[in-house]
Amino acid sequence: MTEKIAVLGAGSWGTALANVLTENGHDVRLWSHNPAQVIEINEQHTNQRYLNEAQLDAKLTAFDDMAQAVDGVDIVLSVVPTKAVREVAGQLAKILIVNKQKVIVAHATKGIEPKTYKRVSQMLSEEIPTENTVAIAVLSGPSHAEDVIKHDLTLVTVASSSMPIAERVQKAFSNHNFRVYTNDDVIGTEMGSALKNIIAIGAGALVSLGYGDNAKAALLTRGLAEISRLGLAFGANPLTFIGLSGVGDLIVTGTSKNSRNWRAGYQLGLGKSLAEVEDEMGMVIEGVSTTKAAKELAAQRHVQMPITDAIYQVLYEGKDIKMAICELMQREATSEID
Ligand SMILES: NC(=O)C1=CN([C@@H]2O[C@H](COP(=O)(O)OP(=O)(O)OC[C@H]3O[C@@H](n4cnc5c(N)ncnc54)[C@H](OP(=O)(O)O)[C@@H]3O)[C@@H](O)[C@H]2O)C=CC1
Ligand SMILES: O=C(CO)COP(=O)(O)O
Repeated sequence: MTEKIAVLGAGSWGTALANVLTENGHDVRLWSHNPAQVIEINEQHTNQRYLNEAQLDAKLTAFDDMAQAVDGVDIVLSVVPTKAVREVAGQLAKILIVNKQKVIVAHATKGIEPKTYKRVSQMLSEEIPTENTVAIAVLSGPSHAEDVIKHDLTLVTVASSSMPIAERVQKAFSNHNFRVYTNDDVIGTEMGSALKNIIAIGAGALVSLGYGDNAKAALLTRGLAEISRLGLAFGANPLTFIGLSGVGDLIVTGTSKNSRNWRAGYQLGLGKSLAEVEDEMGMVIEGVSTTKAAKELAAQRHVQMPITDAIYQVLYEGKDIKMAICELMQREATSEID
């Protein structure tokens, strides 16, 4: 079945996902708030700022007018950074209300909103009226845009409380390089994919500081333990954390130079300031604001997250990373399973 789909946000991930959907034969409209980028995508079939020289499917059409992009579509996929979710969803809601249009609202954003501590699906359901929403779905998993655009093998999951909708989105994305699973655990899927970014910052720093493979494995494993603890406190299915949006995404983000969060940690380990790192990246480093949200959420729910606390101190209180590692190693001895 050919779907009509609008993708909101033409950064690296929005463009790569829009390209997968276009290659799958769907009618895809990619919305960007940058008119120059729209011209580049439509005329050169590239998005150089975000995906270098990668050649996009010539059928992928970009729009700078969201109303045109959304007109008549059945699925809207939002792929903007967490900090832009409400603004973009608010714009979408106005259009859907005027059009009396009801759509499947999917998203692929990985973060938690600072201050409200809301997950992305919660923000979307607050901004878009239920009368205009068929259901909400989240696409997540180990999937760097840089690999997907090269058609490297990628496995992801689509979570929704509505299984028929998860299956419809699964079908829209699936092809022989891009395999999609379903899951009904939206909370666990969103929490795993947001919280792994914090651990990835730590993993990048470990490498530039010269620590070895044992340290990396330890960080990812104990990182997963605290991600799962916080997720369980919010009612997530524990099995989600050993799936693609849990350990899968933690592995790719915590070990890959393609990861913006890993690269940020690597630069911090070299002694750069957070401001310098953010400035030089030019792309979103979701783990920075999610660290703040997660630390406060953990305190609220009395969940122990020592690695997140340590990364918070490095990012926001200027603590020396080696000192933070030293303190983590000297915590009171404890049981592995708690
Ligand atoms: N990159 C990846 O491989 C993956 C990313 N993700 C997640 O996807 C989300 C997006 O990441 P990614 O694509 O990497 O981010 P990028 O930084 O590459 O791109 C973000 C895009 O969002 C646009 N944008 C930012 N603010 C607004 C706004 N207020 N209104 C409209 N558009 C806006 C930017 O436009 P402009 O630059 O013109 O301002 C840019 O096109 C993140 O949550 C990330 O964690 C998930 C899986 C893989
Ligand atoms: O979530 C991602 C890959 O699955 C992308 O992570 P980064 O934002 O760190 O690049």
